[in-house]
Amino acid sequence: MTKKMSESFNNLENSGKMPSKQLGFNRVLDGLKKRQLLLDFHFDKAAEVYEPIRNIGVGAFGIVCEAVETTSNNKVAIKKISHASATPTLARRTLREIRVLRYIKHENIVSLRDIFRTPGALGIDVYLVMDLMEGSLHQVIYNENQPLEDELIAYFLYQLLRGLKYIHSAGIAHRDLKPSNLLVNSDCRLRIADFGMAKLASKGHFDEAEEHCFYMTQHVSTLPYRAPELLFVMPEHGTAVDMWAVGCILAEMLLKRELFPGRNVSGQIKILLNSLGKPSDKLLNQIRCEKTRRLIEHFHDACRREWEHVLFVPDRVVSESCLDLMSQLVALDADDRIDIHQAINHPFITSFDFYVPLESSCPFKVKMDMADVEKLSHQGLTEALIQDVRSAESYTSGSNLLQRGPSWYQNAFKLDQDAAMRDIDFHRQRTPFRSIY
Ligand SMILES: Nc1ncnc2c1ncn2[C@@H]1O[C@H](COP(=O)(O)OP(=O)(O)OP(=O)(O)O)[C@@H](O)[C@H]1O
Repeated sequence: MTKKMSESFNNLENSGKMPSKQLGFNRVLDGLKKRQLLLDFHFDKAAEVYEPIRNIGVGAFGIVCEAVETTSNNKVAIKKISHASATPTLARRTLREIRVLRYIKHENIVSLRDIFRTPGALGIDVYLVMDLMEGSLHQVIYNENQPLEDELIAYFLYQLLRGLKYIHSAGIAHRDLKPSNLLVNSDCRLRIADFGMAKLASKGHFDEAEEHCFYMTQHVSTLPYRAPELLFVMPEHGTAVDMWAVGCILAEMLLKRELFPGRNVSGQIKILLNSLGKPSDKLLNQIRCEKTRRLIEHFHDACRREWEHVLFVPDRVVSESCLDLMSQLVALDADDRIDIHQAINHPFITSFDFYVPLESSCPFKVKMDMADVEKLSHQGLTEALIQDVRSAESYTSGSNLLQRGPSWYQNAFKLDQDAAMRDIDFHRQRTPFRSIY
Protein backbone atom coordinates (compact mmCIF):
# COMPACT_ATOMS: atom_id res chain seq x y z
CA MET A 1 0.00 0.00 0.00
CA THR A 2 1.48 3.44 -0.92
CA LYS A 3 1.79 6.19 1.71
CA LYS A 4 -0.97 8.18 0.03
CA MET A 5 -3.31 5.20 -0.12
CA SER A 6 -2.66 4.35 3.47
CA GLU A 7 -3.35 7.98 4.53
CA SER A 8 -6.60 8.12 2.65
CA PHE A 9 -7.54 4.71 4.11
CA ASN A 10 -6.90 6.07 7.60
CA ASN A 11 -8.80 9.26 6.88
CA LEU A 12 -11.78 7.40 5.57
CA GLU A 13 -11.66 5.07 8.52
CA ASN A 14 -11.48 7.94 11.04
CA SER A 15 -14.27 9.83 9.33
CA GLY A 16 -16.49 6.79 9.88
CA LYS A 17 -17.29 6.48 6.17
CA MET A 18 -15.51 3.14 5.85
CA PRO A 19 -15.56 0.07 8.07
CA SER A 20 -12.58 -0.14 10.42
CA LYS A 21 -9.51 -2.21 9.46
CA GLN A 22 -10.79 -4.75 11.94
CA LEU A 23 -14.10 -5.08 10.13
CA GLY A 24 -12.32 -5.39 6.78
CA PHE A 25 -10.01 -7.99 8.25
CA ASN A 26 -12.96 -9.92 9.70
CA ARG A 27 -14.63 -9.91 6.28
CA VAL A 28 -11.50 -11.36 4.68
CA LEU A 29 -11.33 -13.96 7.44
CA ASP A 30 -15.01 -14.85 6.98
CA GLY A 31 -14.42 -15.23 3.25
CA LEU A 32 -11.48 -17.55 3.89
CA LYS A 33 -13.50 -19.56 6.40
CA LYS A 34 -16.35 -19.95 3.91
CA ARG A 35 -13.91 -21.11 1.22
CA GLN A 36 -12.34 -23.62 3.61
CA LEU A 37 -15.83 -24.83 4.61
CA LEU A 38 -16.77 -25.42 0.97
CA LEU A 39 -13.48 -27.26 0.40
CA ASP A 40 -13.95 -29.43 3.51
CA PHE A 41 -17.60 -30.12 2.74
CA HIS A 42 -17.62 -30.61 -0.98
CA PHE A 43 -20.84 -32.57 -1.44
CA ASP A 44 -20.82 -33.09 -5.24
CA LYS A 45 -24.43 -33.58 -6.40
CA ALA A 46 -25.65 -33.72 -2.80
CA ALA A 47 -24.92 -29.97 -2.69
CA GLU A 48 -28.37 -29.64 -4.29
CA VAL A 49 -29.82 -30.93 -1.04
CA TYR A 50 -27.36 -29.80 1.66
CA GLU A 51 -25.64 -26.46 2.05
CA PRO A 52 -22.86 -26.17 4.68
CA ILE A 53 -23.16 -23.14 6.98
CA ARG A 54 -20.29 -23.35 9.50
CA ASN A 55 -17.89 -25.72 11.18
CA ILE A 56 -19.13 -26.90 14.56
CA GLY A 57 -16.87 -29.72 15.68
CA VAL A 58 -13.65 -31.53 15.10
CA GLY A 59 -12.86 -35.00 16.38
CA ALA A 60 -9.98 -37.38 15.84
CA PHE A 61 -11.79 -38.99 12.91
CA GLY A 62 -14.32 -36.52 11.62
CA ILE A 63 -15.16 -32.89 11.12
CA VAL A 64 -18.72 -31.71 11.64
CA CYS A 65 -20.58 -28.78 10.10
CA GLU A 66 -23.98 -27.21 10.53
CA ALA A 67 -25.85 -27.34 7.22
CA VAL A 68 -29.25 -26.56 5.78
CA GLU A 69 -31.39 -29.15 4.04
CA THR A 70 -32.50 -26.95 1.18
CA THR A 71 -35.67 -28.90 0.40
CA SER A 72 -37.11 -28.34 3.88
CA ASN A 73 -34.96 -25.48 5.26
CA ASN A 74 -34.25 -27.72 8.27
CA LYS A 75 -30.89 -27.38 9.96
CA VAL A 76 -28.81 -30.55 10.21
CA ALA A 77 -25.33 -31.58 11.35
CA ILE A 78 -23.11 -33.30 8.78
CA LYS A 79 -20.10 -35.32 9.91
CA LYS A 80 -17.46 -35.94 7.26
CA ILE A 81 -15.18 -38.94 7.63
CA SER A 82 -12.40 -38.28 5.14
CA HIS A 83 -10.90 -41.16 3.13
CA ALA A 84 -13.02 -43.57 5.14
CA SER A 85 -11.90 -46.60 3.14
CA ALA A 86 -8.15 -45.81 3.25
CA THR A 87 -7.24 -48.06 6.20
CA PRO A 88 -9.02 -51.04 7.81
CA THR A 89 -9.29 -49.12 11.12
CA LEU A 90 -10.99 -46.12 9.54
CA ALA A 91 -13.25 -48.28 7.35
CA ARG A 92 -14.30 -50.41 10.34
CA ARG A 93 -14.93 -47.31 12.49
CA THR A 94 -17.09 -45.77 9.79
CA LEU A 95 -19.04 -48.94 9.12
CA ARG A 96 -19.64 -49.49 12.83
CA GLU A 97 -21.08 -45.98 13.18
CA ILE A 98 -23.33 -46.38 10.15
CA ARG A 99 -24.55 -49.82 11.11
CA VAL A 100 -25.41 -48.90 14.68
CA LEU A 101 -27.19 -45.71 13.77
CA ARG A 102 -29.08 -46.52 10.57
CA TYR A 103 -31.87 -48.58 12.12
CA ILE A 104 -31.83 -47.07 15.58
CA LYS A 105 -34.45 -44.57 16.62
CA HIS A 106 -34.17 -43.56 20.24
CA GLU A 107 -34.74 -40.25 21.99
CA ASN A 108 -31.33 -40.42 23.62
CA ILE A 109 -29.26 -41.52 20.65
CA VAL A 110 -28.27 -39.15 17.88
CA SER A 111 -30.45 -39.79 14.83
CA LEU A 112 -28.97 -40.45 11.42
CA ARG A 113 -31.15 -38.92 8.71
CA ASP A 114 -29.09 -39.71 5.62
CA ILE A 115 -25.64 -40.89 4.50
CA PHE A 116 -23.79 -40.35 1.26
CA ARG A 117 -20.28 -40.67 -0.14
CA THR A 118 -18.06 -38.81 -2.57
CA PRO A 119 -14.83 -40.01 -4.16
CA GLY A 120 -11.85 -38.64 -2.18
CA ALA A 121 -8.14 -38.47 -3.00
CA LEU A 122 -7.30 -41.36 -0.62
CA GLY A 123 -10.50 -43.41 -0.81
CA ILE A 124 -14.13 -42.49 -0.35
CA ASP A 125 -15.27 -39.64 1.89
CA VAL A 126 -18.39 -40.50 3.88
CA TYR A 127 -20.91 -37.94 5.14
CA LEU A 128 -23.36 -38.70 7.96
CA VAL A 129 -26.35 -36.36 8.10
CA MET A 130 -27.71 -36.10 11.63
CA ASP A 131 -30.15 -34.03 13.64
CA LEU A 132 -28.39 -30.87 14.74
CA MET A 133 -27.80 -30.52 18.47
CA GLU A 134 -26.84 -27.27 20.22
CA GLY A 135 -23.79 -28.36 22.21
CA SER A 136 -22.31 -31.11 24.34
CA LEU A 137 -22.22 -32.08 28.01
CA HIS A 138 -18.58 -30.97 27.98
CA GLN A 139 -19.75 -27.40 27.30
CA VAL A 140 -22.48 -27.67 29.94
CA ILE A 141 -19.92 -28.75 32.56
CA TYR A 142 -17.18 -26.26 31.73
CA ASN A 143 -19.00 -23.17 30.39
CA GLU A 144 -20.86 -22.48 33.63
CA ASN A 145 -19.18 -21.45 36.87
CA GLN A 146 -22.22 -22.48 38.87
CA PRO A 147 -22.38 -26.07 40.17
CA LEU A 148 -24.87 -28.29 38.36
CA GLU A 149 -27.91 -29.04 40.50
CA ASP A 150 -28.41 -32.65 41.62
CA GLU A 151 -31.67 -32.91 39.71
CA LEU A 152 -30.04 -31.76 36.48
CA ILE A 153 -27.15 -34.18 36.97
CA ALA A 154 -29.62 -37.01 37.57
CA TYR A 155 -31.63 -36.00 34.50
CA PHE A 156 -28.57 -36.10 32.22
CA LEU A 157 -27.53 -39.40 33.77
CA TYR A 158 -31.02 -40.84 33.34
CA GLN A 159 -31.07 -39.97 29.64
CA LEU A 160 -27.55 -41.36 29.14
CA LEU A 161 -28.61 -44.60 30.85
CA ARG A 162 -31.79 -44.84 28.76
CA GLY A 163 -29.79 -44.56 25.54
CA LEU A 164 -27.26 -47.07 26.80
CA LYS A 165 -29.95 -49.49 27.92
CA TYR A 166 -31.24 -49.55 24.37
CA ILE A 167 -27.90 -50.56 22.84
CA HIS A 168 -26.77 -52.77 25.74
CA SER A 169 -29.99 -54.75 25.37
CA ALA A 170 -28.68 -55.76 21.92
CA GLY A 171 -25.25 -56.56 23.40
CA ILE A 172 -23.65 -53.49 21.85
CA ALA A 173 -21.23 -51.36 23.87
CA HIS A 174 -20.40 -47.78 22.91
CA ARG A 175 -16.80 -47.93 24.23
CA ASP A 176 -16.05 -44.21 23.89
CA LEU A 177 -18.40 -42.45 26.28
CA LYS A 178 -17.20 -39.03 27.43
CA PRO A 179 -18.89 -35.63 27.92
CA SER A 180 -17.96 -34.39 24.41
CA ASN A 181 -19.75 -37.39 22.88
CA LEU A 182 -22.97 -36.59 24.75
CA LEU A 183 -24.81 -33.95 22.77
CA VAL A 184 -27.16 -31.68 24.70
CA ASN A 185 -29.79 -29.12 23.70
CA SER A 186 -30.73 -26.07 25.73
CA ASP A 187 -33.88 -27.85 26.92
CA CYS A 188 -31.51 -30.35 28.64
CA ARG A 189 -32.30 -33.06 26.15
CA LEU A 190 -29.29 -35.44 25.77
CA ARG A 191 -28.31 -37.78 22.93
CA ILE A 192 -25.35 -40.17 22.75
CA ALA A 193 -23.16 -39.63 19.65
CA ASP A 194 -19.98 -40.99 18.02
CA PHE A 195 -20.47 -44.73 17.63
CA GLY A 196 -17.16 -45.35 15.81
CA MET A 197 -15.89 -47.60 18.62
CA ALA A 198 -19.20 -49.40 19.19
CA LYS A 199 -18.96 -53.16 19.13
CA LEU A 200 -21.11 -56.22 19.64
CA ALA A 201 -20.17 -58.36 22.63
CA SER A 202 -20.65 -62.12 22.31
CA LYS A 203 -22.21 -63.46 25.53
CA GLY A 204 -21.58 -60.08 27.10
CA HIS A 205 -17.84 -60.03 26.34
CA PHE A 206 -15.51 -59.15 23.50
CA ASP A 207 -12.71 -61.65 23.43
CA GLU A 208 -11.28 -61.73 19.94
CA ALA A 209 -7.54 -62.07 19.50
CA GLU A 210 -7.38 -58.47 18.32
CA GLU A 211 -8.51 -57.21 21.69
CA HIS A 212 -5.80 -59.10 23.58
CA CYS A 213 -3.15 -57.12 21.85
CA PHE A 214 -1.75 -54.26 23.92
CA TYR A 215 -1.66 -51.91 20.94
CA MET A 216 -5.33 -52.43 20.02
CA THR A 217 -6.72 -52.26 23.52
CA GLN A 218 -4.89 -49.00 24.20
CA HIS A 219 -6.84 -47.45 21.34
CA VAL A 220 -10.27 -48.28 22.74
CA SER A 221 -11.90 -45.38 24.60
CA THR A 222 -10.41 -42.07 25.75
CA LEU A 223 -7.89 -42.42 28.58
CA PRO A 224 -9.66 -40.65 31.50
CA TYR A 225 -12.82 -42.74 30.84
CA ARG A 226 -11.06 -46.04 30.07
CA ALA A 227 -12.17 -48.96 32.24
CA PRO A 228 -9.54 -51.01 34.13
CA GLU A 229 -10.18 -54.11 32.00
CA LEU A 230 -9.00 -52.09 28.97
CA LEU A 231 -6.28 -50.24 30.82
CA PHE A 232 -4.89 -53.41 32.41
CA VAL A 233 -5.21 -55.31 29.06
CA MET A 234 -7.53 -58.01 30.37
CA PRO A 235 -8.47 -60.80 27.97
CA GLU A 236 -12.16 -59.97 28.05
CA HIS A 237 -14.25 -56.87 28.27
CA GLY A 238 -17.92 -56.19 27.63
CA THR A 239 -20.68 -53.64 28.12
CA ALA A 240 -19.35 -52.98 31.66
CA VAL A 241 -16.72 -50.67 30.12
CA ASP A 242 -19.54 -48.20 29.45
CA MET A 243 -20.74 -48.38 33.06
CA TRP A 244 -17.27 -47.35 34.25
CA ALA A 245 -17.34 -44.38 31.84
CA VAL A 246 -20.82 -43.42 33.13
CA GLY A 247 -19.34 -43.26 36.65
CA CYS A 248 -16.49 -41.03 35.43
CA ILE A 249 -19.00 -38.73 33.71
CA LEU A 250 -21.21 -38.54 36.83
CA ALA A 251 -18.15 -37.56 38.89
CA GLU A 252 -17.13 -34.95 36.29
CA MET A 253 -20.56 -33.30 36.52
CA LEU A 254 -20.10 -33.00 40.29
CA LEU A 255 -16.42 -32.03 40.37
CA LYS A 256 -16.29 -29.97 37.15
CA ARG A 257 -13.01 -31.67 36.37
CA GLU A 258 -12.04 -35.14 35.17
CA LEU A 259 -12.19 -37.76 37.90
CA PHE A 260 -9.07 -39.64 36.73
CA PRO A 261 -7.17 -37.17 34.53
CA GLY A 262 -4.28 -39.36 33.35
CA ARG A 263 -2.29 -38.29 30.30
CA ASN A 264 -0.57 -41.61 29.60
CA VAL A 265 -1.31 -45.25 30.43
CA SER A 266 1.06 -45.62 33.38
CA GLY A 267 -0.07 -42.25 34.81
CA GLN A 268 -3.71 -43.33 34.45
CA ILE A 269 -3.07 -46.63 36.26
CA LYS A 270 -1.30 -44.74 39.06
CA ILE A 271 -4.20 -42.28 39.47
CA LEU A 272 -6.79 -45.11 39.54
CA LEU A 273 -4.94 -47.12 42.15
CA ASN A 274 -4.30 -44.06 44.32
CA SER A 275 -8.07 -43.57 44.57
CA LEU A 276 -9.39 -47.11 44.43
CA GLY A 277 -6.56 -49.10 46.05
CA LYS A 278 -4.74 -52.16 44.77
CA PRO A 279 -6.79 -54.62 42.65
CA SER A 280 -7.70 -58.01 44.10
CA ASP A 281 -5.48 -61.07 43.44
CA LYS A 282 -8.30 -62.44 41.26
CA LEU A 283 -8.06 -59.40 39.01
CA LEU A 284 -4.26 -59.38 39.01
CA ASN A 285 -4.20 -63.00 37.87
CA GLN A 286 -6.31 -62.16 34.82
CA ILE A 287 -3.82 -59.60 33.51
CA ARG A 288 -1.89 -61.11 30.64
CA CYS A 289 0.42 -58.24 29.91
CA GLU A 290 3.53 -58.74 32.04
CA LYS A 291 4.53 -55.08 31.84
CA THR A 292 1.13 -53.91 33.12
CA ARG A 293 1.09 -56.50 35.93
CA ARG A 294 4.52 -55.38 37.13
CA LEU A 295 3.41 -51.75 37.07
CA ILE A 296 0.33 -52.56 39.15
CA GLU A 297 2.31 -54.66 41.62
CA HIS A 298 4.58 -51.67 42.10
CA PHE A 299 1.61 -49.97 43.80
CA HIS A 300 1.18 -52.80 46.29
CA ASP A 301 0.58 -50.38 49.19
CA ALA A 302 -2.04 -48.21 47.40
CA CYS A 303 -5.06 -47.67 49.69
CA ARG A 304 -8.67 -47.12 48.72
CA ARG A 305 -9.97 -43.62 49.50
CA GLU A 306 -13.52 -43.03 50.70
CA TRP A 307 -15.82 -41.80 47.91
CA GLU A 308 -16.85 -38.77 49.95
CA HIS A 309 -13.18 -37.68 49.87
CA VAL A 310 -12.67 -38.50 46.20
CA LEU A 311 -15.80 -36.49 45.36
CA PHE A 312 -15.10 -33.63 47.75
CA VAL A 313 -16.32 -30.28 46.42
CA PRO A 314 -16.22 -27.24 48.76
CA ASP A 315 -19.73 -26.02 49.68
CA ARG A 316 -21.41 -29.02 48.11
CA VAL A 317 -22.93 -31.97 49.91
CA VAL A 318 -22.90 -35.05 47.71
CA SER A 319 -25.91 -37.18 48.63
CA GLU A 320 -25.52 -40.67 50.10
CA SER A 321 -27.36 -42.18 47.13
CA CYS A 322 -25.02 -40.46 44.67
CA LEU A 323 -21.94 -41.73 46.56
CA ASP A 324 -23.44 -45.21 46.56
CA LEU A 325 -24.11 -45.14 42.81
CA MET A 326 -20.55 -43.89 42.15
CA SER A 327 -19.02 -46.67 44.20
CA GLN A 328 -21.00 -49.26 42.24
CA LEU A 329 -20.19 -47.80 38.82
CA VAL A 330 -16.51 -47.15 39.38
CA ALA A 331 -15.55 -50.61 40.66
CA LEU A 332 -12.13 -51.92 39.57
CA ASP A 333 -13.47 -55.41 38.93
CA ALA A 334 -16.05 -55.45 36.10
CA ASP A 335 -17.81 -58.34 37.88
CA ASP A 336 -18.50 -56.05 40.84
CA ARG A 337 -19.77 -53.20 38.66
CA ILE A 338 -23.48 -52.36 38.52
CA ASP A 339 -25.17 -53.11 35.15
CA ILE A 340 -27.43 -50.85 33.13
CA HIS A 341 -30.70 -52.15 34.65
CA GLN A 342 -29.44 -51.76 38.21
CA ALA A 343 -28.08 -48.29 37.44
CA ILE A 344 -31.30 -46.96 35.90
CA ASN A 345 -33.25 -48.27 38.89
CA HIS A 346 -30.82 -46.87 41.46
CA PRO A 347 -32.39 -44.54 44.08
CA PHE A 348 -30.22 -41.62 42.90
CA ILE A 349 -32.14 -41.76 39.61
CA THR A 350 -35.56 -43.04 40.70
CA SER A 351 -35.88 -40.53 43.58
CA PHE A 352 -36.35 -37.75 40.99
CA ASP A 353 -39.32 -39.53 39.49
CA PHE A 354 -38.55 -38.80 35.82
CA TYR A 355 -41.17 -39.56 33.24
CA VAL A 356 -40.61 -43.10 31.91
CA PRO A 357 -41.92 -43.64 28.38
CA LEU A 358 -42.52 -47.06 26.91
CA GLU A 359 -39.29 -48.27 25.35
CA SER A 360 -39.08 -50.12 22.07
CA SER A 361 -36.25 -52.59 21.74
CA CYS A 362 -33.16 -52.25 19.60
CA PRO A 363 -33.83 -53.98 16.24
CA PHE A 364 -32.24 -57.41 15.88
CA LYS A 365 -30.95 -56.34 12.48
CA VAL A 366 -28.53 -53.93 14.18
CA LYS A 367 -27.02 -56.83 16.10
CA MET A 368 -26.61 -58.93 12.96
CA ASP A 369 -25.09 -56.04 11.01
CA MET A 370 -22.63 -55.26 13.79
CA ALA A 371 -21.52 -58.88 14.06
CA ASP A 372 -20.67 -58.87 10.34
CA VAL A 373 -18.47 -55.77 10.57
CA GLU A 374 -15.90 -57.48 12.79
CA LYS A 375 -15.41 -60.37 10.35
CA LEU A 376 -14.62 -58.30 7.27
CA SER A 377 -11.20 -57.81 5.67
CA HIS A 378 -10.12 -54.39 4.39
CA GLN A 379 -11.49 -55.25 0.95
CA GLY A 380 -14.76 -56.50 2.48
CA LEU A 381 -15.09 -53.35 4.59
CA THR A 382 -14.60 -51.12 1.55
CA GLU A 383 -17.20 -53.07 -0.42
CA ALA A 384 -19.64 -52.90 2.49
CA LEU A 385 -19.14 -49.14 2.76
CA ILE A 386 -19.87 -48.70 -0.93
CA GLN A 387 -22.95 -50.91 -0.62
CA ASP A 388 -24.27 -49.33 2.59
CA VAL A 389 -23.66 -45.71 1.59
CA ARG A 390 -25.29 -44.10 -1.43
CA SER A 391 -23.20 -42.16 -3.89
CA ALA A 392 -23.70 -38.39 -3.89
CA GLU A 393 -24.29 -38.86 -7.63
CA SER A 394 -27.70 -40.36 -6.80
CA TYR A 395 -29.01 -36.91 -5.80
CA THR A 396 -30.33 -35.97 -9.19
CA SER A 397 -31.79 -32.58 -9.77
CA GLY A 398 -35.41 -31.94 -8.80
CA SER A 399 -36.28 -35.43 -7.53
CA ASN A 400 -37.44 -36.11 -4.01
CA LEU A 401 -34.62 -37.34 -1.80
CA LEU A 402 -36.74 -39.65 0.29
CA GLN A 403 -38.40 -41.34 -2.65
CA ARG A 404 -35.07 -42.27 -4.19
CA GLY A 405 -33.27 -43.81 -1.25
CA PRO A 406 -33.33 -47.38 0.06
CA SER A 407 -36.30 -48.19 2.24
CA TRP A 408 -34.50 -47.55 5.51
CA TYR A 409 -34.32 -43.84 4.74
CA GLN A 410 -38.07 -43.75 4.31
CA ASN A 411 -38.68 -45.70 7.52
CA ALA A 412 -36.19 -43.59 9.39
CA PHE A 413 -37.91 -40.43 8.25
CA LYS A 414 -41.33 -41.66 9.27
CA LEU A 415 -40.13 -42.87 12.66
CA ASP A 416 -38.27 -39.65 13.17
CA GLN A 417 -41.43 -37.62 12.75
CA ASP A 418 -43.24 -39.80 15.26
CA ALA A 419 -40.38 -39.41 17.70
CA ALA A 420 -40.32 -35.66 17.18
CA MET A 421 -44.04 -35.42 18.00
CA ARG A 422 -43.54 -37.47 21.16
CA ASP A 423 -40.56 -35.33 22.16
CA ILE A 424 -42.45 -32.10 21.73
CA ASP A 425 -45.29 -33.39 23.90
CA PHE A 426 -42.84 -34.71 26.44
CA HIS A 427 -40.97 -31.44 26.75
CA ARG A 428 -44.16 -29.42 26.90
CA GLN A 429 -45.10 -31.46 29.93
CA ARG A 430 -41.73 -31.23 31.54
CA THR A 431 -38.98 -28.68 31.14
CA PRO A 432 -37.84 -28.34 34.73
CA PHE A 433 -34.56 -26.58 34.18
CA ARG A 434 -33.36 -23.15 33.19
CA SER A 435 -31.89 -22.85 29.71
CA ILE A 436 -28.31 -24.06 29.88
CA TYR A 437 -26.74 -22.14 27.00
N1 LIG B 1 -25.37 -34.01 15.58
C1 LIG B 1 -24.52 -33.11 16.05
N2 LIG B 1 -24.95 -31.88 16.38
C2 LIG B 1 -24.10 -30.94 16.86
N3 LIG B 1 -22.78 -31.15 17.06
C3 LIG B 1 -22.27 -32.35 16.75
C4 LIG B 1 -23.10 -33.39 16.23
N4 LIG B 1 -22.33 -34.48 16.03
C5 LIG B 1 -21.08 -34.14 16.41
N5 LIG B 1 -21.03 -32.85 16.84
C6 LIG B 1 -19.85 -32.12 17.32
O1 LIG B 1 -18.69 -32.54 16.61
C7 LIG B 1 -17.71 -33.07 17.50
C8 LIG B 1 -16.97 -34.21 16.81
O2 LIG B 1 -17.88 -35.24 16.47
P1 LIG B 1 -17.58 -36.79 16.76
O3 LIG B 1 -17.28 -36.96 18.23
O4 LIG B 1 -18.69 -37.61 16.24
O5 LIG B 1 -16.26 -36.98 15.89
P2 LIG B 1 -15.06 -38.03 16.08
O6 LIG B 1 -13.97 -37.67 15.13
O7 LIG B 1 -15.62 -39.40 15.95
O8 LIG B 1 -14.64 -37.68 17.58
P3 LIG B 1 -13.66 -38.40 18.61
O9 LIG B 1 -12.40 -37.60 18.59
O10 LIG B 1 -14.42 -38.24 19.91
O11 LIG B 1 -13.51 -39.82 18.21
C9 LIG B 1 -18.49 -33.48 18.76
O12 LIG B 1 -17.71 -33.45 19.93
C10 LIG B 1 -19.60 -32.43 18.79
O13 LIG B 1 -19.12 -31.28 19.45
